Amino acid sequence: MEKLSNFIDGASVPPVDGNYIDNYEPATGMVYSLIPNSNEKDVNNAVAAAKKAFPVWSSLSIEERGRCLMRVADGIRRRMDEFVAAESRDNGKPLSLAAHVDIPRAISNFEFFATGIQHFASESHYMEGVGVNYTLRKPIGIVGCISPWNLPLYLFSWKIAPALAAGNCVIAKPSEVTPYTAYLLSEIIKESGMPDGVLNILHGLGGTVGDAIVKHPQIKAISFTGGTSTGEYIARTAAPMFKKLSLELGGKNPNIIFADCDFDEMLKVTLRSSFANQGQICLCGSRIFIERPIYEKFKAAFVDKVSKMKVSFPSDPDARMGALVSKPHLEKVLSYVELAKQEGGTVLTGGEKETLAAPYSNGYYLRPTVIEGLAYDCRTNQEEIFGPVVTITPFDTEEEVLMMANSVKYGLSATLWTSNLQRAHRVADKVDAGIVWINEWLVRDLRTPFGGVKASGVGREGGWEALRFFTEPKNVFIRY
Ligand SMILES: NC(=O)C1=CN([C@@H]2O[C@H](COP(=O)(O)OP(=O)(O)OC[C@H]3O[C@@H](n4cnc5c(N)ncnc54)[C@H](O)[C@@H]3O)[C@@H](O)[C@H]2O)C=CC1
Ligand SMILES: O=C(O)/C=C/C=C(\O)C(=O)O
Repeated sequence: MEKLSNFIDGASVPPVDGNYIDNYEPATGMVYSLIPNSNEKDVNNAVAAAKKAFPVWSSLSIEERGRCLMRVADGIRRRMDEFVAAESRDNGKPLSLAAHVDIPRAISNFEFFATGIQHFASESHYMEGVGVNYTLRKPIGIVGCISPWNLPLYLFSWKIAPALAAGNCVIAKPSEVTPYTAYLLSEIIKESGMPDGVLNILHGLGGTVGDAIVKHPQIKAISFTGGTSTGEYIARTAAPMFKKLSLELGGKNPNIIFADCDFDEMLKVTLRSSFANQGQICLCGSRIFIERPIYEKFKAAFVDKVSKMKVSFPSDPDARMGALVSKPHLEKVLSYVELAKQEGGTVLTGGEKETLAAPYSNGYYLRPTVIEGLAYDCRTNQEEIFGPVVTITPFDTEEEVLMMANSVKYGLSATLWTSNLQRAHRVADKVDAGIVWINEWLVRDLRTPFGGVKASGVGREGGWEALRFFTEPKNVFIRY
């Protein structure tokens, strides 16, 4: 069986202690490769390599660093089909999604920050008759990037590209559930001519190698995307060490539909915002609130379309949904369907596993699920499920829907559907969210601040926000 390697100091290396863990293919439920079960010894080696590389990488010009990242983007593009197949196999997502979303976005992340760094300017503040302050923005040194399994290379590159562009050396850990495209990336990095030790990729469990990255005293900043409880743990561990932290955590996002919306467009996009990537995107709108005059119309049309969505193996070109990422995750999502029933909800469609023919009969497939009849404050409507499960709830007034939308501990994104411009602005202003889409969902502009409020995270990614996070400002004053 194939054994993946770590990538340290420009070389593919086995884990120091020689231990491996299984990597499952969600479409079949079979183990198909082994990944290093790395620990703090591997982290120490990676940090030593990064320390050696930092003076080299940070003293390159921004043009040279940018060219290197462009070569990484080109390298992924040249092996597009291989990356697409690997992402789909590792995660269970439809091949078409990996081909149209995940891998193109990973390429864009490298290209965006390769060029973005050339336009990144620092501030100066003039004091009339006194002098001037100017701010240097220096790379931090060695930083840690820890990413989740739902959008594997997309989110891995979303962190490492700005960290590298800003001149840092990186210790990066992809999710142990979806390690493969980060492993392929190490081959591209080698070919790109990036100096050895600048980017080090370690595989393994969050509680061991992830924890060792968070605790390592020479890793000065941590950029993390994943579950809120993991984020909480990382914050508790890293804060007393005065590390810079960027935490992009969970969501329980409201999708608020007013009666005056463009119904057909809303319905089409709501299918996507509910079930794209099997509902495993932190931005999915899992709580759908519908203004009462169109509640029954929406319910009939939505349930009809959802019940016809094809759940199939990832390489089926007609698959609208693939497999969930893992057996424990499938079980977690199913347990929420049971909870919803206990809480008085009615499953309108879905709620059960989809069993496919061999060789996919042990894959982790779940029918897209729509539930109604739940109180806005029950656990099903308050906790992140992170799967293809949405609830629908009617509302009568703007105040009522805002109260329900803002009742959760999360505040990542919100989607609003209305043709009333004033209302759109008013609700966007009042909803607890770091990102609001009006009459759309998941339109991404990589320059914009990305992140959430409340338990959805700390800090923002994207554009200048990411470059500010990955640099340390130093203000210098000169007297006239
Ligand atoms: N972007 C998001 O909003 C995501 C949310 N989730 C939520 O979190 C739940 C749990 O999913 P998991 O895969 O367990 O997410 P997780 O938060 O455990 O994993 C995310 C990353 O953090 C690492 N990690 C885990 N524990 C760590 C630790 N103590 N120190 C350092 N790194 C650590 C993991 O290895 C992985 O690379 C999901 O069911 C979902 O609700 C999961 C993934 C992404
Ligand atoms: O940057 C994006 O476009 C999407 C990010 C999504 C996540 O961070 C997530 O699902 O965890």
